[in-house]
Amino acid sequence: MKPGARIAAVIELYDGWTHTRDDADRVVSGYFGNRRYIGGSDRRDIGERFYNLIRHQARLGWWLAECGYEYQDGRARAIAQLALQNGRSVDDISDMFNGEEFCPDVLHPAERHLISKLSGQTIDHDAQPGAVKTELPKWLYAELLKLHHENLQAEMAAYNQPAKLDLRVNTLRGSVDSAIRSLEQDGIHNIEKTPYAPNGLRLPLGVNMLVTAAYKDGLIEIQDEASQICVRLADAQPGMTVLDMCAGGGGKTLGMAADMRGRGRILACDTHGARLDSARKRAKRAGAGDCIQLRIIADERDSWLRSKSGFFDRVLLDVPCSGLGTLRRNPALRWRIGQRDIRALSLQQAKILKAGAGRVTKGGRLIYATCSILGEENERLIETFMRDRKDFKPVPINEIWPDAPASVPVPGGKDKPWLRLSPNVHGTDGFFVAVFERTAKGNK
Ligand SMILES: C[S@@+](CC[C@H](N)C(=O)[O-])C[C@H]1O[C@@H](n2cnc3c(N)ncnc32)[C@H](O)[C@@H]1O
Repeated sequence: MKPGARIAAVIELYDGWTHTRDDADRVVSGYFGNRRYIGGSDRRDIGERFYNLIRHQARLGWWLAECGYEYQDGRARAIAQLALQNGRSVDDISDMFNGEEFCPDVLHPAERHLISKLSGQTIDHDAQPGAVKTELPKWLYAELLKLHHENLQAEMAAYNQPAKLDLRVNTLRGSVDSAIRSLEQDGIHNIEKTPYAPNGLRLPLGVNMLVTAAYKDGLIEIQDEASQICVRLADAQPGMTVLDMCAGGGGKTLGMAADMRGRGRILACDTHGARLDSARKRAKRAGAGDCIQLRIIADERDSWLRSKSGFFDRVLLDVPCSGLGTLRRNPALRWRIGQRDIRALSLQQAKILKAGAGRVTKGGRLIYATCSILGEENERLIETFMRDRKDFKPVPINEIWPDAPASVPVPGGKDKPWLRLSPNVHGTDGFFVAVFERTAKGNK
């Protein structure tokens, strides 16, 4: 594709995304799905530019307003991005905006004027307000500022970088070294071991794992290191009876099955049947099918769940959440989620926490986890739980795993019995885990 045609595709994608409530990923896959003729390198470049428009949404908008430019559509933003980020001149940009077939229309005088105002500038500017600098909507900026204070900019800068690809080696199928050898045989190099998760590998961006022998043979699973750490903290052991109450596609179920060496029983539930179908296929590929039982539940008040009161050695609650910890992969999320959504989620999380707690046996453990970075979905819920449930005691993270990474420092988070991970401090997705042990039977 000509460079101009790629930019036209980026503009079309961006405008398509802003006019729907759809996920950015879905917009991209729909776009390329209808245009199979677009080749791999064109797709990569278009996708990268589109996601960068989203990653730089606030700062590009600020620059357009600053230049008194009234349009904030995909075309204006693509022009601003070319000038500010790629250092392109008016002549470079008019070579792409040439009105030829598949390319954007010729630049009009106001656009030429905009480019000349932007030339020599960078996307960052001291005068930008904090919410713009950190690429956050105002409400979210205010929430996160309360948590991170002067560290917020560094935290968000890390969230605004694309993530590398993390893999978990499935020890039911082989070792970390055998996985590395297999990936290398498939032409994948520059494989790093993850710093914290013992069976984790980290790969450069843009590798297609799905075609590798290691993936097809169930030797590796795609899983961010934060989720692998969560599984490590669940500390599921051979012979245990485990409830994975929000199992979804089974990412953590499979990790626990490997830790249990396939011995014992994991009941993996979810309200979403299609996700459990995918968990079933993954469990088969991973050789973990025998110890995993899948079950669709109506919700956390499901009668089958209720009948399992005080039954499990481990109850993992990887609850539905805002997902804001995954901003590196889903940069658009911050513009699509609002305070009302967070309130509804935290009510649901509290209900799931209560229901899950009732399923833990005396001496067993409850693991609460989210890939959210908000206090409302994490610390605030856990503090209420600790106040209300004297039949549970928090388990310090280092007691379970002496080599566990230190929590990202948040005010009041010091010496608290939970782990907060972040891309800035740990190089993982943003993640929260708290672990409790049941000390008394109770009847809740
Ligand atoms: C964060 S995702 C789980 C991801 C999964 N544990 C993994 O590692 O791949 C949360 C899951 O909770 C499920 N869910 C939503 N409401 C639920 C409820 N009331 N009880 C159980 N699961 C629920 C959602 O369908 C979703 O699959």
